[in-house]
Amino acid sequence: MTSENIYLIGLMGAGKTTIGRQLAKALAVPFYDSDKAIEENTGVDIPTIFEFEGEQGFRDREQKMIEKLTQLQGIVLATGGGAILREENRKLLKENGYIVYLQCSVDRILERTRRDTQRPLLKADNPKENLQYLFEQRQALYLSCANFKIDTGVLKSKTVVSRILEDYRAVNQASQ
Ligand SMILES: Nc1ncnc2c1ncn2[C@@H]1O[C@H](COP(=O)(O)OP(=O)(O)O)[C@@H](O)[C@H]1O
Ligand SMILES: O=C(O)C1=C[C@@H](OP(=O)(O)O)[C@@H](O)[C@H](O)C1
Ligand SMILES: [Mg+2]
Repeated sequence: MTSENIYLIGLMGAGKTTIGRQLAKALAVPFYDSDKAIEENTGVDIPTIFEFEGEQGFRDREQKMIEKLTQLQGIVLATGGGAILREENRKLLKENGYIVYLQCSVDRILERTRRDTQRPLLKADNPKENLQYLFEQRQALYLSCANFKIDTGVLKSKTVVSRILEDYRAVNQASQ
C-alpha cells in the first residue's frame, strides 16, 4: 500500500483535529478537517446544522465532503467521529489513504470535552452513557478501517505524531 494521504478516525475528543494539524505540519502537507470544511461550506457551525437539518442532514453533508476531500492527494484529513458510519465513506477512506484510528477511553474523552459546546451528540442528559453507546456502536467499524491504531488517552500528542509517522513511513517504504 503506497498512500499519499493520512486519514484520522476515532471518537469525538480522541484528538483527530489536534493530532491531524500536528501531523500535517510535520509532513509539510495541507491539513483538512471535514467538520471545518462543512462549516466553511455552509457558513454555519455544526450545532446549527444538527438543529436545522438533524443528524441525517449533517451526515449527508459529511458524505459529500468526504467524497470531495478523498479526491485530494498529499493531505492529512481529520474526519468527524461519525464519518465511518456510512459504508460509502469507509470505502472511500480505505481506498484513498492510510487510516489511523485514534483510541481514547470514554472517561478521558469526557474529561477533555467537559466544557465543549460544539459537539451536539455530547449534549445529552447523560453524556457518559451516550458516549459509551457511541463507542460500542462504532468500535468495530473503526477497527475494520484502521491501518494503524494508537492510544491518545495516555500518550502525549508529540509521541502520538512520531509513532504514526514511523509506521506510515515503514508501510510506504515496504510497498515500494
Ligand atoms: N495526547 C493528546 N492527543 C490529542 N489530544 C489531546 C491530547 N491530550 C489532550 N488533548 C486535548 O484533547 C482535545 C481533543 O480534541 P480534538 O482534537 O478536537 O478531537 P477530535 O477532533 O477527535 O474530536 C483537545 O482539546 C486537545 O488539546
Ligand atoms: O461523533 C460524531 O458523530 C460527531 C463528531 C464531531 O466531530 P469530532 O469527532 O471531530 O468531534 C462532528 O462531526 C459531529 O459533532 C458528529
Ligand atoms: Mg475534530
